Amino acid sequence: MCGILLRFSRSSNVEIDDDYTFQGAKQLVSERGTDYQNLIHISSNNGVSSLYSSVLSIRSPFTQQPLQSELYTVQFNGELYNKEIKDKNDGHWILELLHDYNNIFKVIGTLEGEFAYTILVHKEKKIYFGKDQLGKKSLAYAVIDGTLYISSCIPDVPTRTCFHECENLSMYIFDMETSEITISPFKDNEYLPNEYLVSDVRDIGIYQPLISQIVESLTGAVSTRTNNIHTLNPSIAKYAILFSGGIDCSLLASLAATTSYPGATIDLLNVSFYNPRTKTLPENTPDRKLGIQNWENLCRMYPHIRFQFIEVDVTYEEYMEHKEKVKQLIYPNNTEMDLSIAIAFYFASRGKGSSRINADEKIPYESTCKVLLSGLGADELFGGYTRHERFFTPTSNIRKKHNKSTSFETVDANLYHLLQQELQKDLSNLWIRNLSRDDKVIACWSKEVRYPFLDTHFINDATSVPLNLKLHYDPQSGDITRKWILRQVADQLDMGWVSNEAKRAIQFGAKSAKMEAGSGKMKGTDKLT
Ligand SMILES: Nc1ncnc2c1ncn2[C@@H]1O[C@H](COP(=O)(O)OP(=O)(O)OP(=O)(O)O)[C@@H](O)[C@H]1O
Ligand SMILES: NC(=O)CC[C@H](N)C(=O)O
Repeated sequence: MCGILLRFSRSSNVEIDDDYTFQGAKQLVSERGTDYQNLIHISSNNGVSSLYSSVLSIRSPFTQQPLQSELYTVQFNGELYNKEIKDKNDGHWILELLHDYNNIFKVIGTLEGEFAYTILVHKEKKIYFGKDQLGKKSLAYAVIDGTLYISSCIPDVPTRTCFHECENLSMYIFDMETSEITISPFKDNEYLPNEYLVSDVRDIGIYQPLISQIVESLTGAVSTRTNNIHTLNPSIAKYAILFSGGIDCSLLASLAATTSYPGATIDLLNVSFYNPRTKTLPENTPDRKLGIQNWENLCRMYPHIRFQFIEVDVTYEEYMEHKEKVKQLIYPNNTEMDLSIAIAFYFASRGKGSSRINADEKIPYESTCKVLLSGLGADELFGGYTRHERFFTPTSNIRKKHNKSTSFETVDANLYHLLQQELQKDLSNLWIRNLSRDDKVIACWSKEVRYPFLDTHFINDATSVPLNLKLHYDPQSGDITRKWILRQVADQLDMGWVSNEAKRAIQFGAKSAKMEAGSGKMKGTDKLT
């Protein structure tokens, strides 16, 4: 993951040494890209822009940042999947597009992938910044006493309350002459993509072609995210999968295996906490047990792939030692639930633990993969949460309110409409609820998380899947199945071993929630102190 930090001050001197906001952010931003770091200053009549970039080089050729030409200076964090890029570096390709199109909106609208950026347009004296359509990366900004800061991380300093996380579907434009920021919504510009819309359709007679389409499109999303990673040592895994053993990440592991060359190594990172309150040992958490079980299934199914199951055990002492740092990183997210989820991703992505050899043996191991795949997004796209199911549960208040019938034979269209609205909200809120938070706790180890379920083409397919194939009910038995279509996908891929698995959310599966004595009654929504 690369890191972005930009400061624009109206003063003609470079005054960053005593600027604790800049220095605090610089420290955090440096951790995101340990391959290369660079600070440059660009003076104009209006003041000085100081741009600090840290690079985690994943794509060849290695490309230094900030990227500069006579007309533009660019900072880029992320990965682009546009086919036209071919063997070029994606950051460099942006610079080329800027020169070809001479239109920032058109350039940003062309980019496909997960990214955040700043673009300084020298002649215009403007700084454009923002994120991809879904907001997969973190990027925040603040104007403090007339000085602009744009940063991948919010520093833990008194001025942190001045920072705002950049929203997705918006481009931000800072005018150096007036110090004003204009927020330009994507919907107002012909070149920029619109919000993804969850279709309201239901019913489809024959769904087999749809399953094949989902397999094809998810396979494409996995392979584009794994095939351009350059590593110097081929015997080391190129990428790892954040692996709970649940259906979403097992599907990714399976598709990764089918698209890898024989002998390839793939690390599966499984995190588990020692929870002193419940006295659960890491080896006994639900995610550890499910993880081992389905690692064994994957090894059986793909003997030509070396799946390494990495057990990341977190002691209570380690949890306490790192907790404050995680709280600082995730700001402005500030609930107990944010912490319990983020700290699980934080340790999982560090990848330090032991590699299991067989049922009784393991050896110390630290995964050095720069790229991590996550199954996040499947629940939001296909209705995987209990609250989605609740619309349909006969005893639930929401169902009673909207549909007097308790029989599934007469399920009211209203309930599906409510589901559609909920899924739409889930997709729209991903950037602030999950993505920007998780990006910060994973990137701090100089690692990059990628989300195949959030691939542009895949989302387009997934949002048009009929609602009754996402959350499925059987009128005879009254059974409700969440992520139904994904379970059919698993069956089609001969993964019957995972298609009926009901997985807990990471904080409960890995036991990172309610770690401390007396926290038993705490709610996820409680604010962190
Ligand atoms: N214990 C864990 N260790 C490592 N990674 C995990 C763990 N739990 C979840 N993840 C990762 O985070 C993603 C989203 O987590 P979430 O809690 O939403 O799980 P999920 O939706 O049930 O997914 P899955 O079915 O893949 O477990 C997972 O797909 C997986 O990549
Ligand atoms: N990690 C990053 O954000 C790096 C940007 C670019 N994809 C590269 O590999 O050079």
